[in-house]
Amino acid sequence: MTTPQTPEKIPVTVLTGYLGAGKTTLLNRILSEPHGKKFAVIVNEFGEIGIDNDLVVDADEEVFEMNNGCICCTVRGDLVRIIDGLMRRKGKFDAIIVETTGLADPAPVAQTFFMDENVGARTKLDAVVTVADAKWLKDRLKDAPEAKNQIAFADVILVNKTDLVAPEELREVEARIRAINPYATLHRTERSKIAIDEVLGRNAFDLDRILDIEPKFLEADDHDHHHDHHHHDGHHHGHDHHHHDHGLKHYHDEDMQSLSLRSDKPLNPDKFFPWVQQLVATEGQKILRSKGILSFKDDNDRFVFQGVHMILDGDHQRPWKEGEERVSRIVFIGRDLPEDKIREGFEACVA
Ligand SMILES: Nc1nc2c(ncn2[C@@H]2O[C@H](COP(=O)(O)OP(=O)(O)OP(=O)(O)O)[C@@H](O)[C@H]2O)c(=O)[nH]1
Repeated sequence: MTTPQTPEKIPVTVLTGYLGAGKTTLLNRILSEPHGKKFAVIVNEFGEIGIDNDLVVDADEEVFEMNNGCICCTVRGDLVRIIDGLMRRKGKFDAIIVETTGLADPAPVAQTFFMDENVGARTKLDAVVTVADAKWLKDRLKDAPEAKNQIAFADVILVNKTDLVAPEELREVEARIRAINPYATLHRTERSKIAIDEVLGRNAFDLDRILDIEPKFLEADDHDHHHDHHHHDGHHHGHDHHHHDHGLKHYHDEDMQSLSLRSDKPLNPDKFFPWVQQLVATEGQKILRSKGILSFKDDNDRFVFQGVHMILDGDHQRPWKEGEERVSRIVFIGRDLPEDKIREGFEACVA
């Protein structure tokens, strides 16, 4: 007779970091390595149209999207359900990676692995890995409380985009990080390049330390937030959280909004690039993040376009698949977005 064994808990890595810091770049790096493991990947994004999951490399991994809200509040239930479903599968996973939106507060996400009985019994939080943008973090620490929380909660921090800052600036940003979180392991990276075992299988999440920062971490959150979504043209992340004396404090940027646009007609690259360059050059302070999957006229490949403030990046990704709808989708995330101007400009890029 065999004695029933306690099944080994599956490690979960929570990947966080502010908008555009390099989370997807890191995720793609992990998935592209010959790791010989079976990962389940859960991606949550801010904005109405699913773009992030399309940016994750076509690996063998299964990718679960949670696009119907922010992972730290509305879809926490979804996270529980997805993990529950995963655990019921026959072919088990070696690890789970959760990529949160850049606007998520990692605390409630991490909390899920302790608060939910089912999830907690079968998974363990391995580490919170935060990707920090060496160029923009300083500014975000001033105006985005989420950015600070992401640093505070981290077990491992990648100080990414070292190519964009001078050594002096890099030391300064590291000092800022250290002041918020002296415990995390820091790595300097370019394009999130790091050895996989520096981020996965760390066994680093330290509950005691988290309880120091957030004594109420393990207390039930009654989740009685009043979600006051203002639906203008774009989607505002305007949650009117009414906090109670107990439970986690929950930060949200009330002014953050996203504007999603799409076009069924192919775009003219000679119109699109000058337009978007001009747009971020003039509105780059408001537009924190932009990304899109574009279909250009007479072009058989999907074009992936990305921006963080005024820094743009883009490349052909892969050929459009047989039968795949060739639509262009683009999303802008920011504050005070000049919606009409963006919308009209985009429409004028049609070939
Ligand atoms: N110059 C430079 N660009 C980088 C580096 N790492 C990532 N990027 C670029 O920064 C942009 C954002 O990278 P992502 O990996 O998509 O960032 P993210 O954190 O997943 O973004 P969100 O999911 O929108 O929050 C992309 O255009 C990347 O190519 C880096 O080290 N240096």
